[in-house]
Amino acid sequence: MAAGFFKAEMSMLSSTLARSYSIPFRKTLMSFDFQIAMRRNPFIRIRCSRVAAFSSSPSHSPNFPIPVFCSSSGLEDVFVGYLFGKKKATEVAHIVWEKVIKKGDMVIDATCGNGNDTLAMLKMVMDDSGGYVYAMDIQKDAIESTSSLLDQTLGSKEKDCVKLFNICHSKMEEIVPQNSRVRMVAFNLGYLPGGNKSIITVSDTTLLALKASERILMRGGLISLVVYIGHPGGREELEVVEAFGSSLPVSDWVCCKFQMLNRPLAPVLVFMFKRELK
Ligand SMILES: C[S@@+](CC[C@H](N)C(=O)[O-])C[C@H]1O[C@@H](n2cnc3c(N)ncnc32)[C@H](O)[C@@H]1O
Repeated sequence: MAAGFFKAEMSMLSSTLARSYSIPFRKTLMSFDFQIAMRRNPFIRIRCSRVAAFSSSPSHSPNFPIPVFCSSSGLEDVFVGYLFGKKKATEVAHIVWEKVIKKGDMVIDATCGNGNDTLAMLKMVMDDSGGYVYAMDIQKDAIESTSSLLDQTLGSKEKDCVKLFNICHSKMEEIVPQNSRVRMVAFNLGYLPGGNKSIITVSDTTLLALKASERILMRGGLISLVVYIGHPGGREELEVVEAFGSSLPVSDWVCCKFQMLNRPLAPVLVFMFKRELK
């Protein structure tokens, strides 16, 4: 099964996708690579490159390999939009977060930058009983930018639900209260858009931050990464992220990545989900 191409399943996927987007079955537009990292068994890989070439006959099966993507219209729309180049990696990340985060949760934005992700997370966690976002960035400018976005968008009570820290994400355990139940740690790696491009995330501290995330994440929680590979060091950072995800035991973690095949510099999405206890 490892590294096998699921041709039958992919033909179903292609026909489903093509119908949703009114694209002829034989003209699917994008190359796409979906991998689930397994500990011993290298990779189960579903590779979808001109998937419609496999088959043009629409069919459905109850054994469709990725049922979650077909069960909810929001997730399906964004995911399928991503496949056809209409949605960004960050939009996919946000909709996946929505599936994991519950009201009242505590989550961590490990790279708050201009605050867009922080704000998205806050909307997902906040209700009358609380909900907190611990957001951090190594740049003071980024903390100020996030703070200013929150000021423009939120009331003071809502803003109290965001804790901002000007620290390196490798030190996240120093700021999150002990025994917190952290539902998600999200990374949007690289440099601050519109800011100093020489201040970027680097492999060493990203790895330390991933290890810290692994320690503090609750079961049923998610480590989410958007990894940019177009700048120097970006590809090496992706390799570190992939090696970390591949090393997590399959009994406790589900780790996967989404990567465009024919856009080699497009951001790569990585999700590491910590399984609930059975
Ligand atoms: C792509 S931006 C984040 C974008 C942000 N999430 C948003 O919604 O606007 C990456 C951010 O990571 C920050 N960063 C770089 N190294 C870091 C580190 N070691 N710890 C925390 N943040 C870091 C950069 O300063 C930059 O603001």
